[in-house]
Amino acid sequence: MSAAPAPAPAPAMAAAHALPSRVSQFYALTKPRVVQLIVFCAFIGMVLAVPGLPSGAQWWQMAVASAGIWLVAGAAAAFNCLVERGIDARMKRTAWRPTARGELSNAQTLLFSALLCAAGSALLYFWVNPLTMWLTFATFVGYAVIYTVILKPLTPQNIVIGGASGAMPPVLGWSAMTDSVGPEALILFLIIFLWTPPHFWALALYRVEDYRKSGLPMLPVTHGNEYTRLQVFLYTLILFAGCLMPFIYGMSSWIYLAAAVLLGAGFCLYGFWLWRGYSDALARKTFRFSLIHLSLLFAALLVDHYVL
Ligand code: HEM
Ligand SMILES: CC(C)=CCC/C(C)=C/CC/C(C)=C/COP(=O)(O)OP(=O)(O)O
Repeated sequence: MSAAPAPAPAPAMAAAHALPSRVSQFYALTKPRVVQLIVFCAFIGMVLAVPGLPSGAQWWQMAVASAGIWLVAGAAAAFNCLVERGIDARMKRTAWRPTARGELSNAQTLLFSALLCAAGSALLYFWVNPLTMWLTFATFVGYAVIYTVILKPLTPQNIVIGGASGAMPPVLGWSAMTDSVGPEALILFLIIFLWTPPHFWALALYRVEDYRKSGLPMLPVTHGNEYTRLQVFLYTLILFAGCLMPFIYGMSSWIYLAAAVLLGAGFCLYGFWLWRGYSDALARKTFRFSLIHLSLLFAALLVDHYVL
């Protein structure tokens, strides 16, 4: 006996089921995990900009600034998904994205990105300060246009130069609380700027076939596996030195220093092992360690600020 075909859902029920999946499709465009770490780094910039414990009003300002930066960063990520929908469709890692699968139209994605960007910018302009809004908007343009549209298809140094927009969050956080950009914020910028190449190239090494198919001139495709491994190792060494800057400048004390030395040594070791002998598994571990490194380093800045 053949089973009767399932009855078609009533239009209202179908719409109710479609809603959560639509929401999660839009949410996925914002690259949530990346943006979480971005907002965390911005938040640490805010914390360090305020001597001692923040007042009630300052906590409120931090919450609004974090929401504004989160929205604009999400908008930048969605815009990147729109521009790169063709490239994403060719790579295993990104082929699932709703833009690559054609589940969201260009107009829907553009509107979503514009709405997030406008909402975040308004929060920053009216409830934080115009300087933070303009710096965040410049970061949006830096990532969504300069990196995604111009640099990425142009040069294997794309992520080094484009990394400047990824490094902006602590500067945005600092300016949200002080209406200025201090040297301390620039030191934190430098740390993320130096962290980006080993973070990305570790991933690009084990995703090299994806990038070959994409047609993008990423370093392991243009200069090969061995050269990229050397670059990863050298950047972990420079990063180690860069991470000492908050201590040398006097903005953090020994708790941060201990964390920076331990995490930096760990990242240099991964860089060294990867340089001496390659495996996809080791490259993947190095990439994962890059995320632990940055998260714990910024957490150490927070602990150091409040404990000492
Ligand atoms: C130009 C700069 C950057 C490039 C090219 C880059 C590239 C990437 C890529 C391709 C992935 C995807 C890994 C995967 O799908 O398996 C990734 C993951 C990630 N990146 Fe970056 N990244 C950059 C900057 C940053 C910055 C500034 C942060 C945070 C401060 C960050 C945080 C993360 C996190 C948290 C993940 C893991 C996402 C997940 O597990 O879903 N990245 N990055
Ligand atoms: C306003 C503000 C703070 C903006 C931050 C900009 C931003 C989202 C920076 C993060 C960098 C990032 C997601 C790189 C992913 O590389 P990719 O785009 O090459 O990776 P993909 O291949 O996964 O698309």
